[in-house]
Amino acid sequence: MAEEEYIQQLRSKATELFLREEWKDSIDAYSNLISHCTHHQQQLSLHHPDHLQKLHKSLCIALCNRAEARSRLRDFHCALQDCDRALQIDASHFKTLLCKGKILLCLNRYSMALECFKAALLDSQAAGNSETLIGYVDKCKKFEFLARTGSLDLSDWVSNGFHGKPPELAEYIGAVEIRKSDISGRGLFATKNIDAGSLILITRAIVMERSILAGKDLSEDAQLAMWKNFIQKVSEFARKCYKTRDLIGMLSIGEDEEELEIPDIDLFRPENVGNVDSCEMIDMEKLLAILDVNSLTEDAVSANVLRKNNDSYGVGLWLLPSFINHSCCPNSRRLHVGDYLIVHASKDLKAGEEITFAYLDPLSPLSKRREMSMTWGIQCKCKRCRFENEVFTKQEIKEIEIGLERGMDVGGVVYKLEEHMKRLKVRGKEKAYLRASFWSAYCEAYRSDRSMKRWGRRIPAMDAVVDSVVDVVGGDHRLLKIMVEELKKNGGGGSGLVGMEKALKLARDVYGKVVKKQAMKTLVEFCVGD
Ligand SMILES: C[S@@+](CC[C@H](N)C(=O)[O-])C[C@H]1O[C@@H](n2cnc3c(N)ncnc32)[C@H](O)[C@@H]1O
Repeated sequence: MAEEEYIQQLRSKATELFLREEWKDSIDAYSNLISHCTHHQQQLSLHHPDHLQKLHKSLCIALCNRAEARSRLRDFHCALQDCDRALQIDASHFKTLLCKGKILLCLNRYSMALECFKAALLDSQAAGNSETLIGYVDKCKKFEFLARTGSLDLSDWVSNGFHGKPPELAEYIGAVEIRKSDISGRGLFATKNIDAGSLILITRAIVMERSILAGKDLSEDAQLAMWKNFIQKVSEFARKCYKTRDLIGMLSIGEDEEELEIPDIDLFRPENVGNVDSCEMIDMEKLLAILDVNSLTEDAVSANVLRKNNDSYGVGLWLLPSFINHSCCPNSRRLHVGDYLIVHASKDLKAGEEITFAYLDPLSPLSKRREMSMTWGIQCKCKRCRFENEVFTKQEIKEIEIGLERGMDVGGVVYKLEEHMKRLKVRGKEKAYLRASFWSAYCEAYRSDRSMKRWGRRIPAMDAVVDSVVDVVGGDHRLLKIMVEELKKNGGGGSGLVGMEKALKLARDVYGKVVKKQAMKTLVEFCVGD
């Protein structure tokens, strides 16, 4: 009986810590209780069936509570093991089914989570919790559908002015695979034709860290603190979750990419449980290199952040998007919604085509792009960079760049560039490359009444330039912004309607087909006011 009293003491201590939400200490206390219960269970003979039953009940509750505490600390793997042990004792234990369902939901394993919630609904305790349980069942069904079909609709949230917390999303992997890339190492490729605006991926960050912006920029100290926390969180999560650790370990450190293994896309699906026997840790040096190469910040040029007050700034690690290479003629963009990253095609993609992002501003000249690519440790050799490399040695183009730097009249710069292109017989896509590179001059000229008065008749119309630049960089919010500003300047009217349709099509390339037409209009307003 002394043992039973001792077990009772352990139980009280563990419960107290659990109720105080001191997760780490409660895990230790429950571990102590569980090992005593297990040991005592072996000593109790069948002659004490009542005691044995009581002990089983205690063990089941202890395992369930330890699972809950572990899941609060994101140790999902061990938490699931606890749930399974508890369910072996009592297959219909209500609290354990609820806990397991919530963990599976966090791991985006929607169908398995649904099974748990459905089983919990059959228990007598469900009566007092039916609203919560039905909520979970509906959520699982909704997420399972989204993960299968990719039919994402953020219209309500957008139309309501992004009120409240961002909507929770499900993970989705579209028609893509990882293959050897001609750009560098591995890349993400379309396996089917994908229309501009269509969804490619929705992934939740492994870890995301945000910092509140005091002014427009983040101070160096705040940035440092944010990165420090971010690294610590990733390292902790990788230590706890073997699947995540294995997947992070497959990411590039930016060197010897040609030697890297090409992982199967299925490894990244939430249902994949990974290699349970994996015990290989990632050393800190490698982890830092991986984070350096693959972390993404919300303020990148090819990213849109959907939030009302942009008063914070975040950095995160998303696994599959880490296989997307850079191009100065990108064909995809990313949208940040909470901790989720939504990747969509910003141009029509053909089956077999590599999916690319712009790591750096594609609406900038070659010299700037080269400078920025140094920070990424890449040397871009895309068609556009190769062409511009040749043309920028030509004196006339050099003079334009210098003129622009020295504050020459922007309308004059555009006129000169267009004239040089005529003379040098630069046409089609190549003309569009240069227009994209000198976009800042075009944009400023179109916005300035003075410039347009002087040069308006001698430079190409804004519509034509925007069309050709879109052809190079895909949907870009700055192109959308100037297009809508022009529409507003000219008032509505007949051609205004055609213009608005065109702007909405471009908005789809910029934001993806994530909202209905009415909500897209809100997004367009949001872009113009930004
Ligand atoms: C986020 S990873 C992209 C996937 C990577 N290629 C892989 O095999 O895992 C970024 C790294 O890819 C390489 N990379 C991406 N875009 C590139 C480009 N346009 N030119 C050269 N290297 C590039 C660089 O090594 C960069 O550090």
